[in-house]
Amino acid sequence: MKMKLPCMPSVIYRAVNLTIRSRKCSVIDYRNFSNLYLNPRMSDKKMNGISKINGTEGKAPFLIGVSGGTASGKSTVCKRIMEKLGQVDMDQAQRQVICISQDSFYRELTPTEISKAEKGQFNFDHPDAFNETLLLETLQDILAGKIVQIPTYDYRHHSLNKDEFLTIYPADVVLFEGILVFYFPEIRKLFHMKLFVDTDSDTRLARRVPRDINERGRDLEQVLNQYMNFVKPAFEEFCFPTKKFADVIIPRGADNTVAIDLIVQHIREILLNKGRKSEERTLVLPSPAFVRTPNSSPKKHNTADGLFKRPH
Ligand SMILES: Nc1ncnc2c1ncn2[C@@H]1O[C@H](COP(=O)(O)OP(=O)(O)O)[C@@H](O)[C@H]1O
Ligand SMILES: Nc1ccn([C@@H]2O[C@H](COP(=O)(O)O)[C@@H](O)[C@H]2O)c(=O)n1
Repeated sequence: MKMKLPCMPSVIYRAVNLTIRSRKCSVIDYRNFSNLYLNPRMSDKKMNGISKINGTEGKAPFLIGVSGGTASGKSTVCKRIMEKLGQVDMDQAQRQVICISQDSFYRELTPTEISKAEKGQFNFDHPDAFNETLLLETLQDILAGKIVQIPTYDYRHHSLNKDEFLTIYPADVVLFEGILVFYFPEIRKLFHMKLFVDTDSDTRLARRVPRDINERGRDLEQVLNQYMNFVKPAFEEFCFPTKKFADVIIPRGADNTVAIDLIVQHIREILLNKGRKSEERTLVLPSPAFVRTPNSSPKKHNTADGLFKRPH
């Protein structure tokens, strides 16, 4: 059974879907030609199923990279996707879709670097700030279907939380978000789909200032100095140039509900295909408001989150 995209005319969905697979068109828009750009350089890997990592064959999750400048809305976009897929209010181990942050892979700083960081004088936006080896190995393990433990990060102390790890269980779809997730070539080539959240820099700065003061323990002067000296130049040198690797560019981040709905629908298809291959799996169907009866009128289902058990 082929699922249709229920929230928009199927002809448009088919156009988008075909474009994703056949790499024909460089720009596609659903409503006003500014909601979603599809890059013709869509990743080569198969949509789902078997992939080869380090010579080992196994059932790999569909790995989606989500990049964009600081405070562009990467985490919020991932959160919306998870919410729309009904993956939030459930046990970590049960999730079909999970989200991981690149910030978990900041490297440990030396005492000298920490004192610089405390004055807003350390460059956290440079690729060298990350533990590239751990990042690569972790993603390879995730793609190999292994359970992995990832570090958690403390922005207030610029350090990894000692003895505090997040256990990542195998999932069907993995969202991996961060400012430089497309920077490292070895890591970049692991993604099956690459999204770039494109929010203008004024908006990003306006969001970063209160976030860093309220949630990351910074003062205004420190935030602005760090932004001017490191964040902005590093964005231009390392992050922005990776936009060209994106398959899908999302202008305006989480405000772009059309783009998010398209991506959610694409993930639903992936989950459905994966579910077909695994008899006992829980399937994610369109959320209740989107399910249509044959005469095309919306029909509500009483299940939470649109999650159904596969009928036997
Ligand atoms: N569409 C939006 N409208 C208003 N505020 C937003 C929006 N998207 C994100 N934010 C806020 O901006 C800040 C940065 O968003 P976040 O998703 O964490 O960005 P990123 O993960 O790219 O750093 C957060 O405080 C978040 O609540
Ligand atoms: N100790 C740290 C570590 C990172 N940062 C900043 O975080 C930004 C990345 O996170 P986003 O959620 O904004 O993508 C990055 O721009 C670093 O400057 C920090 O300030 N302190």
